[in-house]
Amino acid sequence: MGSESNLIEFQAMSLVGEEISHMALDIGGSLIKMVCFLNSDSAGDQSPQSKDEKRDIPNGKLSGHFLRGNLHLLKFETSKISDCIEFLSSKKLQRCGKWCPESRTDDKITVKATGGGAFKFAELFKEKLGITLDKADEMDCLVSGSNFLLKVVQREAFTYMDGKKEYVQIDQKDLFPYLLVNIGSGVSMIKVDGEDKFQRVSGTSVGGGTFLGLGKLLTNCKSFDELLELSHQGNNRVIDMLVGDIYGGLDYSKIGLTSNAIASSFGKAITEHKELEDYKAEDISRSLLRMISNNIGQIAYLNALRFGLKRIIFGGFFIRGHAYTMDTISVAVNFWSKGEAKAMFLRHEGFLGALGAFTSCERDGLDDMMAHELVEHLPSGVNSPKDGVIQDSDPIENENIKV
Ligand SMILES: Nc1ncnc2c1ncn2[C@@H]1O[C@H](COP(=O)(O)OP(=O)(O)O)[C@@H](O)[C@H]1O
Ligand SMILES: CC(C)(COP(=O)(O)O)[C@@H](O)C(=O)NCCC(=O)O
Repeated sequence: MGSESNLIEFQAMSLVGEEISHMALDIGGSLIKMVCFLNSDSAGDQSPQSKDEKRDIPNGKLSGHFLRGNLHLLKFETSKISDCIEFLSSKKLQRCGKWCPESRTDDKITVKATGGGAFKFAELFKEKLGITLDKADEMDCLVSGSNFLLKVVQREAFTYMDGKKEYVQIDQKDLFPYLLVNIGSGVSMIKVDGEDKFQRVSGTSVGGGTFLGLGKLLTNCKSFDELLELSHQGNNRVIDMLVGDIYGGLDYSKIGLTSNAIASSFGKAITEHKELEDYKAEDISRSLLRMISNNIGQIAYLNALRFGLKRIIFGGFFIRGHAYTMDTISVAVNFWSKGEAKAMFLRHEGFLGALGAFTSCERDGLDDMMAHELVEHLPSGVNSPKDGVIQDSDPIENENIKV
């Protein structure tokens, strides 16, 4: 099964010069995600194994070409697609985006790509790099990427609540059905019933792009990371109207709302005594993050209820392993489902589509590179506590979140 390893989101340029032997792209509304296999032979690896070396793999099936190297997960901002083009032009991409010992530089290069950008930027990749984007459906790739990770990476899915992160070992026989909620620029909610059996059952346009877009408009933030960092120090009670603000400090216990539950997100800003500049950016960012996370958690729960699903798995780069975001979503799901449904998160949250596209390249012999062989090269998530979950200093536990 999959080994534990470390996701290191590489600074793309640090890989300049090495040879990409295989890659796939997910070009979304906000971010370009790239999964690329760098053939270590090109990095001067003198080990005796020949490139053609075949390698027995446990099920006795011979793999195609044995790829020796590292699997890299990279991301670029879609608005800065030139960085991605520049990175690729600095690489020697083998024919068909795959490792071909006999390929020549003028060979036609085809790269599997998913996401809306595979359509929008097809001409640009052709013109600038001579690369033909072989389009793969976005939902297909999200689901196959999620199933791939849940199947082969031992510590992929985890729960996160009240500051506690717990990995979940999912029995393969018990994996389906689940609700996959991908929080990207927008949000897709997909009922997954099997390897190739799924239905997009809902979505919402109030997603990661909403947080970033409104956040930029309402604060001076220039980036997602800045906005997220700010939310850390913020206090949403300055802006959110709590039940107690309406009920004179009392609970509304008849309907199960305590006085510090949120009654109305941004409700305090209705006062005419204050302007935007009278509010701190960190408080705005925190209220925004909570409002959007709550909202998504609640819609996800309602769709899980609709189909009797107990497992809700959240992906997409909006989450970024951020404690406050995950806790808010988990509390929302837990509260509305009365503990029946469980929110789970993924370490490789933002790369579902790109990994789905990468592993779909049958023509590159990848179907011979069985999942567990591929996963030996797969870095693990940045979201393990030591690596990158932003520990939330906010006293979440002493504030009931209205969900
Ligand atoms: N470095 C970043 N730059 C921009 N947005 C980011 C970044 N990191 C996380 N995000 C958040 O993730 C969202 C994009 O998530 P992603 O899963 O890549 O969706 P998409 O496929 O629409 O790009 C953004 O809208 C934003 O909320
Ligand atoms: C259109 C999209 C699938 C594109 O995916 P993304 O680039 O946002 O990851 C997604 O933005 C979405 O599902 N938006 C919500 C549309 C709706 O209201 O269902």
